[in-house]
Amino acid sequence: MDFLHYQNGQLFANQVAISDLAEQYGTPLYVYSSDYITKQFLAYQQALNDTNHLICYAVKANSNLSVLNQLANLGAGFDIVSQGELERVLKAGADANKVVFSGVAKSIVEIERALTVGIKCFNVESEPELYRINDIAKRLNKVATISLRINPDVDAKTHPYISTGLRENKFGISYQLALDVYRKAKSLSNIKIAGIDCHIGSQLTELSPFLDAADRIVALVDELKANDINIEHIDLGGGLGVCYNDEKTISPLQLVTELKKKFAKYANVELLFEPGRCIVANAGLLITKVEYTKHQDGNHFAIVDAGMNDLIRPALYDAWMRVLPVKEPKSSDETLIYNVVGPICESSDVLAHQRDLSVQQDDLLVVCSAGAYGFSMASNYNSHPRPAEVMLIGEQQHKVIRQRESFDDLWRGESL
Ligand SMILES: Cc1ncc(COP(=O)(O)O)c(C=O)c1O
Ligand SMILES: N[C@@H](CCCC[NH3+])C(=O)O
Repeated sequence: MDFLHYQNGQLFANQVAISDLAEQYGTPLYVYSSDYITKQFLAYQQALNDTNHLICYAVKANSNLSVLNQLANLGAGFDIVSQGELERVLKAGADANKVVFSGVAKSIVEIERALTVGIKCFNVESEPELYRINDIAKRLNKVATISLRINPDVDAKTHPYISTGLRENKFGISYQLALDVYRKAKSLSNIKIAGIDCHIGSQLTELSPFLDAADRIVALVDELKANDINIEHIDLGGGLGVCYNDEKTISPLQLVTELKKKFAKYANVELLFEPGRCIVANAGLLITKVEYTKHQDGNHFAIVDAGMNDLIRPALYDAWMRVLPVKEPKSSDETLIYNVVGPICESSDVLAHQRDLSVQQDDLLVVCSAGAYGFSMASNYNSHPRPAEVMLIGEQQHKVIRQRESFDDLWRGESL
């Protein structure tokens, strides 16, 4: 995270002291860098400059309205998976005709709304979904533009919980059935076939699964052509991994350059990408305060005020996320091996295992790379209000882009 650095013994994000943000807004607190988000988005966009393309940011990674608005202003399209995400992107100023709709369980109401606002494309994940979309489109006197999300049965070599392109995963239409389902789609009165789609998983750090999936898609596009089904766009999903620890990652430029080669023979076809994590993960951090330290039976705990309710990735996937002290460590500091744990009444509520730290009560810590699947997966478990979110703008400025929830927010809609 190149915008984080120590200066005069304190951690700064750009020229803003982390301790000042914590004091002003309280902890836990999410902080994002708008410059970083722009830089990552432009890295994709510039790599695709010479190609007919649309980058549909995956809203699930970070769905704050300000983040969506910033990306919409940069020309992004959006990949959504629910009506809630659709309403968010519209509220943030997105063009509906730059929105693609993924997800295995699209409801009637969601499909109606997406057709009414005129989204670019439904990424259809099953045959029954295709018929449902056709029926609703007929009733609304509309034509639904679709692509089929193909499950290419490729091992993404990532955590099993975030692998989506294997035949045993619930996502997409089996590669073997694809041609048949395309033929059926072609026969439907209110369906227009526009594209083909695949997304094989998240946090991919190797190029080969992307290339294997691309080869399978190319073979299918050729087969479709032979069957008089012409594809106008190819959506290659998201999934590009980021560096949390010391992973060797692929840059957007590398990925796009290699994939462009695979599809170069389809001169007029538009290429779509659905990146989420790589746009926002390393733009964000979570500030948390040590409430207590606890030393017993040979275990050392730094008990902090952020938990799995605020950031679930370590508990859910055993994900490793860097933890930095806000006070700059000195070589003379005595350290202990700590588990950094949250306030939640679950033993899995651990933000970081076995970290060499020197911490005291009331110290501040920062969890790095928390911009993706951080706040967007946060919950009110144990009735903790969700934290505020702050956006850093340039070197010195920042603004609150979401207030910390109040206790009234906690019981909104409930009655006695
Ligand atoms: C259909 C779809 N597109 C895009 C993404 C974004 O993935 P990532 O955040 O890994 O780029 C996901 C999440 O894995 C997804 O399920
Ligand atoms: N939420 C996951 C990624 C899931 C991607 C959604 N398909 C993570 O934090 O790594």
